[in-house]
Amino acid sequence: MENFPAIELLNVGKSYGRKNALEDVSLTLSARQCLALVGHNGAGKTTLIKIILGLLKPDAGTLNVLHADPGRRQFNQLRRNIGFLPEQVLFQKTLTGRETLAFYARLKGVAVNNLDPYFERVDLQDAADRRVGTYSKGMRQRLGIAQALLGQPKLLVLDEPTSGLDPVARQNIYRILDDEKKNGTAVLISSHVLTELDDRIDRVAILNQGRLVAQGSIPLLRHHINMRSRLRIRARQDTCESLVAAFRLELPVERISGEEILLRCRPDQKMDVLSRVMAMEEGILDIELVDPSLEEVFNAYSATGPAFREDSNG
Ligand SMILES: Nc1ncnc2c1ncn2[C@@H]1O[C@H](COP(=O)(O)OP(=O)(O)OP(=O)(O)O)[C@@H](O)[C@H]1O
Repeated sequence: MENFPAIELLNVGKSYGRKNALEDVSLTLSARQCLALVGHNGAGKTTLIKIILGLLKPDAGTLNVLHADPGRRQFNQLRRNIGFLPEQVLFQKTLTGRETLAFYARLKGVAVNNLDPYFERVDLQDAADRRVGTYSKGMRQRLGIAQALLGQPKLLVLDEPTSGLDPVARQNIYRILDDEKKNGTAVLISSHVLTELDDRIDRVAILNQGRLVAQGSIPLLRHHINMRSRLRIRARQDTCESLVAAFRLELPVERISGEEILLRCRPDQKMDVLSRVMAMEEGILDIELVDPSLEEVFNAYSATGPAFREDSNG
């Protein structure tokens, strides 16, 4: 299956009165990819999601979502290929989980007589015939995800998908998203929980006050602004002294204790530093390499705002 672009936005803008909610936003998301849309409160994430879903018209720019313009009437037909989980999942409390899912299945033209696999995927099989009013917050969230998965969508748009979920349920959701990706689905996640996204997304788009300040894979964004990785080394005292002497003119070096030092190296120095440290193998007891997290990348781009797109800046 080809990796066609599921979302292509070019120079999209939107204001509410005099408030510029989005300015000049250009964004792409391909099939089989997971993109995280991140930004502070009020950055414009919900506005962008509403525009992608065709619920809000932009004032400027061109849009292509599943090969169509979400603003056109023909897009209504395509909506059944999109699974959407809103930030606030509101269900009718008096209906059972099964009746709820059947309601959404009918809207999407999905057969209602075989909904069990959806309940199983989100671990709600034992609660499918209970009223939603008796569900916990996490169970309602999982029902919301089952609803978004109906009919094998080509595009999944999930606003805070793991909100209210325990660690096991969170892991299950990311497993489901991986399976969906393998089946060709493009996944867009909007989230504030950056710590859990690190190893789970392919690309990130950082919105800051309505502007997209960065877009690309986390390693690429780190590399672009030369963010330093931390190399924590436990070694014999004499080796620690040799390491400090060898690197102190080149890198920030911190002696944490008699047997521990911390080096901070740029992406282009990493391999060279590692091999020089490894050459002292006899005195080295342990090495831990920690790359800057998504949270650190987000903070760096949000603070300085060096606009970066992987296709325009190399
Ligand atoms: N209907 C509206 N009328 C006026 N201003 C609005 C409207 N909706 C959003 N805004 C403003 O547009 C900006 C972007 O809002 P948006 O809801 O898209 O941000 P967000 O990134 O989703 O925020 P959050 O993380 O808090 O959900 C904010 O300044 C918000 O106050």
